[in-house]
Amino acid sequence: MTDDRPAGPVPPVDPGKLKAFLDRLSTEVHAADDWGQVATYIPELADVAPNQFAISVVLADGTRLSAGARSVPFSIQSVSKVFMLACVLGREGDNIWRRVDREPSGDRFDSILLLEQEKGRPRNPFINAGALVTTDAMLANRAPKQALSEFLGFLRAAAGDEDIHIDPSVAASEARYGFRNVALANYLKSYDNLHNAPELTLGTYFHQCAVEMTTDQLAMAGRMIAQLPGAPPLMAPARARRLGALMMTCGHYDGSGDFAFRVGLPGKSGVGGGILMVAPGRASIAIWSPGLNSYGNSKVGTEAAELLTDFTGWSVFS
Ligand SMILES: NC(=O)CC[C@H](N)C(=O)O
Repeated sequence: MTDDRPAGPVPPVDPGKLKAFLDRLSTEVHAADDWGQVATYIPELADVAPNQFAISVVLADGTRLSAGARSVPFSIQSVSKVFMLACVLGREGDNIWRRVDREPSGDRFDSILLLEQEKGRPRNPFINAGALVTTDAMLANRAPKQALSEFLGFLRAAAGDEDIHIDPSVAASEARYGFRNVALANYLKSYDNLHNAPELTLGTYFHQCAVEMTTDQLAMAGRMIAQLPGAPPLMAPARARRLGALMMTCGHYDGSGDFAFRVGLPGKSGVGGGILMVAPGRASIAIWSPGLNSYGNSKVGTEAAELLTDFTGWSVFS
């Protein structure tokens, strides 16, 4: 921890200095001797080289800054859960909270432990059990294709970019080996907290996780959660604040406390190595580095996030 800024108001960041910092960061992380381990339980992700890095930042005035592999699409995996929840809140509002809670789980993202204890109502929408419930709500007895096309439309509108797609080979790879998610879906169904056939909800979920985006696109899509002035009006400010609160408390699973401690910003990770972070009113940030730490969150990405908030003073606790 190198943060020794004095207390008091944080001055706005100079875009030129921030760009120089991002370039330096991108060069320095490449000297890392431990990039973490890529996820292997989805075979298609096991082939990704761990020593890659990208960071993109969109500022409140619309300035866009990036460094590293900013145009390489990666599998957003669980980062999709934030946007799926946003879609479902738009469709059915607070009704979704009857089916899923809003508390940190303290367990791994794919854990089944609490589900029995809490009678099929998952702790939060960002662990896999909770995300299966939000995906199920989005599906709402429609064909998976229809729900997925609404979801993709939402993401593209949020990013202001039509070039966002699902990688079918990643979805198929997870469908073949996603035995824990199959278990979670069936368990939810046994508590009547899955309203569609488990295989349909699972298929939709695997495809939503297989969306590919670049950090440039993801940072643009995060503008609405960061409540930046130029963001498309897809979500009411009160909802964006609450999404941010959930990202802060639950966005990194059992590593959420550590992420809040080190970085101090709401963030959502995925096993593809992506992290979306928001500095409310200031910036939307996307980072990608595919090697993971022991929590299943990007290792170098988390380190970079920590250095970024040290540099900018963007921690919400500043
Ligand atoms: N943490 C993650 O990104 C998990 C997403 C992955 N598709 C899974 O369900 O296991």
